[in-house]
Amino acid sequence: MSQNDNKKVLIALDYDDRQAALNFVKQLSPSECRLKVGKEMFTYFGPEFVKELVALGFDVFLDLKFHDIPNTVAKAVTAAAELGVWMVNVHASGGFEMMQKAKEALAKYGENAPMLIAVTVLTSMDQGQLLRLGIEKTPQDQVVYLAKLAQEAGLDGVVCSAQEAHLLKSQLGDSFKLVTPGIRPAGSDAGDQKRIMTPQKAVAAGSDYLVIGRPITQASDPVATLQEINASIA
Ligand SMILES: O=C(O)c1cc(=O)[nH]c(=O)n1[C@@H]1O[C@H](COP(=O)(O)O)[C@@H](O)[C@H]1O
Repeated sequence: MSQNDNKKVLIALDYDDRQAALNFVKQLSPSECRLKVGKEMFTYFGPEFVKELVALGFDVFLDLKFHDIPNTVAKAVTAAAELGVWMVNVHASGGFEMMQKAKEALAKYGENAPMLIAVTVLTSMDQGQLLRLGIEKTPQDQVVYLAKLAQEAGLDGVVCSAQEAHLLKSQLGDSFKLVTPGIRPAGSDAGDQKRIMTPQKAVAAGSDYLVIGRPITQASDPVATLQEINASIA
């Protein structure tokens, strides 16, 4: 499985049309990006779609953000490993034992195990939304808190916003991977994202992987947009 860290862009394939997604993917090379399949495409098109992308040679991040009892999540990440995905995620708020059991379940796959990362605070959340959940910490403090829990549970990294990347790298070390959605090239629409950053600033802050969806997939020329972003962070 490729670990080429020069491929920082993970394209969020959030399409409701399988053929439209595949038409786009067929213009891409596995040497220039990785692909993320999330809840929308997985719910429409299932594991067969994921296997198809893996068979085309792409590293696939299966973004289903598992959050359930430890036994169920351990079995779900095992099912992800069976699909041959490169990365899979859980919600850190599912708890320490859930994360630990998920990591243990992947041990049998050795070096072929997918990277296991934990979502901290969604990039669509801000202080006001955390307060409405009864969480009085700042988003940054809550991200650091959950990231430390994920690291202690043995996970490979976290999903966070690039705004927290510098702090997390300084507190958790360089090898703990930071996957950052909420990436918005200058001038692009934030949409529902709250904690955003440009690709260049995200990489400078310490992001290992940039999850980018709409700024690429809804661009008038998605392939050219990917290439521009790759050039800007090279
Ligand atoms: O786990 C994720 O990938 C994720 C976590 C998070 O905190 N925020 C977030 O936006 N995502 C995903 O990243 C993608 C971002 O897409 P765009 O906002 O279109 O760039 C979507 O597929 C989200 O589901």
